[in-house]
Amino acid sequence: MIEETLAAIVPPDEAAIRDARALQARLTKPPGSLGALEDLSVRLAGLAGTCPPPLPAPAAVAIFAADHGVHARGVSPWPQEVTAQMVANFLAGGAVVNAFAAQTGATVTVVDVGVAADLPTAPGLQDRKIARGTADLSAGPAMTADQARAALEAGIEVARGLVADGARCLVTGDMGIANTTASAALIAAYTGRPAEQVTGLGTGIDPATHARKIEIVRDALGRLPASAGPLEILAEVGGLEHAALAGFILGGAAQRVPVVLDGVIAGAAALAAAALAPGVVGACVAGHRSAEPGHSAALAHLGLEPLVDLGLRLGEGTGAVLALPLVQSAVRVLHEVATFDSAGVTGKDGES
Ligand SMILES: O=C(O)c1ccc[n+]([C@@H]2O[C@H](COP(=O)([O-])O)[C@@H](O)[C@H]2O)c1
Ligand SMILES: Cc1cc2nc[nH]c2cc1C
Repeated sequence: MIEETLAAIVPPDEAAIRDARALQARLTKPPGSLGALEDLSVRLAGLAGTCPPPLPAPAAVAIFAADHGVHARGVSPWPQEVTAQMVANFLAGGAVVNAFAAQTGATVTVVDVGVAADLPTAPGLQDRKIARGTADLSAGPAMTADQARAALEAGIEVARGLVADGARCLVTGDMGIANTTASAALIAAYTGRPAEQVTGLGTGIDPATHARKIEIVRDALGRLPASAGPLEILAEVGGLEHAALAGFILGGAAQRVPVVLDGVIAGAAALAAAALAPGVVGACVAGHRSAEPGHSAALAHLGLEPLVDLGLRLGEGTGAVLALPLVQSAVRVLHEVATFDSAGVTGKDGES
């Protein structure tokens, strides 16, 4: 399933890109006046292979939840059980992501790929548990290669299922206490940046804990052979939700459906996805820039400019959901705005 998905990721359609650029130039606004939204509309036409591209609605948020063995090293101030407790909160509709999703009309699905605790079955929860959390990445491989592959496949299946159910835009979400440590390690490994540049404060840690977190990330990177391939990196220092998110992003791209990325966890997962299939970036929209330093490093490596920059560092998909109306508006322009010709508006050079 992974190979088939990677093979289905095609380069952007040049004819659709040309058509979208030409259409943007004929719409009743000064050319270029919609800034980054114009570029986004053109990119999404290239992804879909048609101009205008389909409206990216309805949108579906998938929150991949998992726990982390490295939590035992004291890298997060929060107890591990908060992962499972927040899953219950998402399912009850009480988290920030639920409020933001309600504002934009997006659905929320929670996927357990590696929560340590047993979770009761509930509507809106997909049980795809691969392990009860990862092993401690500071002591050895976080996952086996089989676990990483299984998580990738779970993410691909979630993307396929949501699109089969009608979603025309996928939105990444994550929940996993301690997952900013694994994110930092992945970002350092895929971008080549040093641990101290990409390791941040996560949910909020003191300077001594931050120093220890950097050391943990540095040591984990030191364990990685220079020859490590994309999947090996993911298994060694990643989380089950990172692997599933990478599959989810690849699954969206393979179906030519845009994937709006949230913060540092999604950024790390997108690096893994891009290492497996560079063309995946064509389907990725950076929803926002997280306050985590590693996120900016990931976005720079991917060549993506975030739509929203509000200093958020929550996760759950919140920053991506906030950006959703911008993505939808960018495409709606191509569907609904009149041309100078059709509206009888005089163009810049005096022609209508
Ligand atoms: O999305 C982000 O950029 C982001 C930045 C900091 C923290 N988080 C969230 O906080 C949790 C991980 O933080 P930590 O400090 O436990 O590693 C996890 O549930 C993430 O969703 C998310
Ligand atoms: C309360 C809480 C909510 C979260 N949502 C995403 N990560 C989180 C981490 C904590 C601690």
